[in-house]
Amino acid sequence: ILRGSEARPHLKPYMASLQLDGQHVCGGFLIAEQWVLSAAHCTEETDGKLFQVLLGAHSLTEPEPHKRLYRVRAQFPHPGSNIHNNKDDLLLLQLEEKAELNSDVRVLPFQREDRDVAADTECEVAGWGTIDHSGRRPDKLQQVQRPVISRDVCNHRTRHDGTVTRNMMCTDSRRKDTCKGDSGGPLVCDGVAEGVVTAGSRVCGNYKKPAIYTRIAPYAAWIDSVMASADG
Ligand SMILES: NCc1cccc(Nc2n[nH]c3ncnc(Nc4cccc(O)c4)c23)c1
Repeated sequence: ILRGSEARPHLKPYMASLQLDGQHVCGGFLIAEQWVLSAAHCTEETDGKLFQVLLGAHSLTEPEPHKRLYRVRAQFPHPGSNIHNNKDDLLLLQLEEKAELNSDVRVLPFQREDRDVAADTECEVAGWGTIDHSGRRPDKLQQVQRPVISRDVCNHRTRHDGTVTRNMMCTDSRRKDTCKGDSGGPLVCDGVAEGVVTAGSRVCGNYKKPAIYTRIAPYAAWIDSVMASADG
C-alpha cells in the first residue's frame, strides 16, 4: 500500500497473508471458516508450491495472541484465470482445518448482488504490500481509503483503454494506491468485500493507471460451488 497508514491492530480480522517459506507474497481474506479468497496471479512464481496462510496477524514478525499459520489443503484458481490478462483473477484456498475464529480472526461477508458500486464511493483496501517505489515492505498491516471510479473513466483511452470488463472495478490511484504484495486483498465498501486486488498493469501510485479489482458478486456461484464440492 503506497501512502497509506498503519491499520488499527486486529480491526481487519479477516485479513490473510499468503506466505511461502515464511515470506509474505500476497493478501487474501477469510470468506468461510476453512476458506480464503485471493488472486490467481499470486500463484505465478510459486512453481506449484502451496501457500501457508497467516491469520490473526497485524505484525508479520512479532508474536501476537491469535496469530496462527495454517497449512493449505488445496488451491483452486478460477478456471478462466491466465497469465496473459486479468480475467477471472481469483484463487480459493482450502485450509487444512477450520480456522479458529476469535476477536482477531473473523469471516468477511462478500457482495452477492451483481450491481456496480457507485462512483465516488469511498472504499478501504489493506495489505502488507510494498509501501514505496523502491519496494520497501512493511512489517505491520497498512490500509488506505480510495474512491471508486466509473468503469467508463477507468476504460478511457489514456487509462486502461477498454480492458476493464464488467467483472472488474477501479479505484483512483493518484498517490495513494495498492502495490506489489497487495494482490488478493479485499476492497471493502461499507463493511462488505466488493472486490479482490489484481495487479493489472502493475503500476502503483500513477493516476493514469487506476487500481483494478476483480468484482466478487459475478463469481458468487463459482465460489459456492467450489466450497460445496471440496471435501470436508
Ligand atoms: N496499483 C495496482 C497494483 C496492485 C497490485 C500489485 C501491483 N504491482 C505489482 N504486482 N506485481 C508486481 N511485481 C513487480 N512490480 C510491481 N509493481 C511495482 C513495484 C515497484 C515499483 C512500482 O512503481 C511498481 C508489481 C500494482
